[in-house]
Amino acid sequence: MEGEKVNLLGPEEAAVTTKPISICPIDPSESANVSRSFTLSSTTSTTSSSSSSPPDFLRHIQAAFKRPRPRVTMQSNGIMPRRLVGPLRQASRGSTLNTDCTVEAKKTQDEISLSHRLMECISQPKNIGSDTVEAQEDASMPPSEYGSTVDTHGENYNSFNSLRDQQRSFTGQRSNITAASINTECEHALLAEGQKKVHFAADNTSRSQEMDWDVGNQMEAVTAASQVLRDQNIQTTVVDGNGNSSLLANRTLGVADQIHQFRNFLRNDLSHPVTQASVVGSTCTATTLINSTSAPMLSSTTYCPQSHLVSDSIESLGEGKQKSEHLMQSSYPFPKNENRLSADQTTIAVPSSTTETDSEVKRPNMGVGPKNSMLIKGDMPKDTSPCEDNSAKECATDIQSQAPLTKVSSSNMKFEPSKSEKQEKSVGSKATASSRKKGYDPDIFFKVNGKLYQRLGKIGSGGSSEVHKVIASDCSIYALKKIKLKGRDYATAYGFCQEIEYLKKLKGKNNIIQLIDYEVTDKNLLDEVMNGSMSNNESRVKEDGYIYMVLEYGEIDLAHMLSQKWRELDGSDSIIDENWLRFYWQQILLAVNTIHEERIVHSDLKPANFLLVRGALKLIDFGIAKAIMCDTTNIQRDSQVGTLSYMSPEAFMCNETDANGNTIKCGRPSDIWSLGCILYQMVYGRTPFSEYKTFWAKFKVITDPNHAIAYEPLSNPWLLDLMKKCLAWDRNERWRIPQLLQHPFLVPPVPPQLPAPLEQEQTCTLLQLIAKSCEKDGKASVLCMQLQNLLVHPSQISHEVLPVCQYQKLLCDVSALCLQLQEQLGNSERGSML
Ligand SMILES: Nc1ncnc2c1ncn2[C@@H]1O[C@H](COP(=O)(O)OP(=O)(O)OP(=O)(O)O)[C@@H](O)[C@H]1O
Repeated sequence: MEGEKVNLLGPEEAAVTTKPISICPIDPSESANVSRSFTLSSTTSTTSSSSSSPPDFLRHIQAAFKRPRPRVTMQSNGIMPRRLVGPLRQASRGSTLNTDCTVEAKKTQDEISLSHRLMECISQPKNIGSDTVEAQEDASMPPSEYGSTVDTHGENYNSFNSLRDQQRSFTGQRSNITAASINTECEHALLAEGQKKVHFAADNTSRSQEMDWDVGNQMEAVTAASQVLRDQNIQTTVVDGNGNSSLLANRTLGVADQIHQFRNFLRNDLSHPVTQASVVGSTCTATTLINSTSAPMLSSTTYCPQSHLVSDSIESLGEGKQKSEHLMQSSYPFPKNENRLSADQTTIAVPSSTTETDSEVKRPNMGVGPKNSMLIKGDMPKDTSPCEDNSAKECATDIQSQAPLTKVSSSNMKFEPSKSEKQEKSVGSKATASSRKKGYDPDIFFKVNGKLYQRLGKIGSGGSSEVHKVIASDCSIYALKKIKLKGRDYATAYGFCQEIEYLKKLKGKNNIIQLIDYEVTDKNLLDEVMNGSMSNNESRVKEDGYIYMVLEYGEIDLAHMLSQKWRELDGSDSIIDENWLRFYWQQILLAVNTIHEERIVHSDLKPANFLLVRGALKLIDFGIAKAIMCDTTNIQRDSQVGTLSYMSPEAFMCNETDANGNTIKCGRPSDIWSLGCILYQMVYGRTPFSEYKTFWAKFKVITDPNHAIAYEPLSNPWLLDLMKKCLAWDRNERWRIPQLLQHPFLVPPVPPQLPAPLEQEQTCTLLQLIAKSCEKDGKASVLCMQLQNLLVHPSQISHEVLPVCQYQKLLCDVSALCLQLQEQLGNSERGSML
């Protein structure tokens, strides 16, 4: 119930909101009644998981670019990678593949060098030609302090699952192949494609001599590599003609498609290097074969630059999903304290004002670091904290795996495709058809305004959207928010477009998530939003339209940062670090100030809506934001919206009348209340009304002006005061952001500086002048003399001559004298002016 997002409707709307609950009216023009709907079930945030099944061959192309990595234990076990290829002719005999594969043949130096170069160009575009990369791959690299680790074993398992099925038809032929006989990743990829290693190796050998890889040549090289693989596939059809030809023919067709897509992806938008993530991800796929078929005891340390890319691309492989999810469930690093977590993750819709609703708990957003780690771990360490900062891109990985992940015994091997394989193939062929039609595989790529973005994994689902992590052709990582329009009423769709409008308005504001690109496939709808007209608001969108928003990618949200922070403190007496608090509180204030200055009220401020992007917090989710009209300070709402635990009293009572008969409205102070709740949560680890579990309990207590919020004592009284300034029940008493930015908690008062004391010499001169000016007064002269002594030789002052109290008296007399003189000077000056 903590973080439930509600959207309360009037009874008439509520009555029709049984399954899809029509809620959250939005009135962009302040005149039309617009309502947004979403289903209750859709409010449940799904945990991120990879759902795509990218074409196998794409992975293999990518795998082909992996460069070999040092494998310490493997070497010690004598399973040292050896570069083995069979001659082209041997390979083409098909049935003698076993022999081919186990016969050690020398791969030419050119081929090896090509593999290396391909890998370097792809996985280390910025380091091409640099030896430092090799140095980084040293097995002795320490694990990253961020704990973002890459376990190729874990990912291998996932990848292997996907590859195993493909190989079933061929495993009989290659049962003698051992890890020792497989080395270069190109070969692994080929094995995965079904005994194509030898062809490729031979082919590659000749090609590699022609293809001299250089930095500016990546695109061509990738294309050439695709060609190599394509050629090799065609040959495979011939090779495996006895018994497997049709399957392979099919596969070859699919492969041709996938090559086409891959090339398109590269050509379409690029003249850029191929995606780093893809390649590194596939690297791991290739490695799987070593681990799983030969089942060595593997213990190696892999240095992995840009680990988040790596892990996400692995995720994008999509397969082995079940295993990944299992890992996520078993080792998800967020705290057990649901109270804390749920405050931001729970979303509910309250369909009517008469019943209490159950809350649906959103699973934590796993699109950020933690998921990455988990997906690729074979043996999860306890600390799986994500790389929160881009500076942590380079993470070292300590891989420990003590058991073979999967063994494919020859008894399990089948030559005939199973029923499920047939089904997969039929689904696959549909996908292929769709891919052909579109020119790209929609399961892998999103196309926004003609640009392709490769999906790396699902970050999460909002009330109305799904958000994916994607990589663009220039290797930039983005979040892609996809909103399905079909079946929604136009008013709701209009509301979605409004978020785009706000984000466009906030372009260039560095504390707001930036909209990189967007596309509304229903052009009419977009036109209407742009023109501010809405003719269609009663009807529903029939066409298969989508809204795509390409956004800056946020590594982690504040809700998860808080969870982690509190997890660290669990069981210890320490309290949350005040400087940490100041740092992020100030960023929160600045972000909200930005929108308030733009006359936008967010209305759904909560920790989950602040994302960390390159170390700075940015505000997201303007789904229910509203613009303040020029002639007012409030926004117009037809219903209560927000997330329960952060909703202000006036948000609960929106549009009701207060004691004076005025309609209760929401404005910027409503956001300030939400900020107060966030600050409270940052300080105490729970929201102010967390003990009130049901909607009505919350409603009652929050709307009660006499309810006193409980504040546990704090060592810093300013912090307490700050919370109170935000959580004042009367919205007019709440401080505004400019004031909050100057609050003593953020800007501690500095003790007033005394004027710098006069130099000793100056003081003496002054005293002499005073003595001179009152030479007729002997007492005053003596006094000045004594003071001068006191100043110059304090140690020589004899307390016997004058007791301390006398000196003090003297000083008082002197100051009185000074005042007199000051006055006289003033008078004489005025006189002279007259
Ligand atoms: N730019 C981004 N980078 C990383 N993750 C993001 C980004 N935008 C959104 N997300 C994640 O996706 C989830 C859903 O996004 P968002 O809140 O924008 O969708 P929504 O449909 O408006 O959700 P809701 O209505 O439940 O708030 C968020 O919880 C957030 O974790």
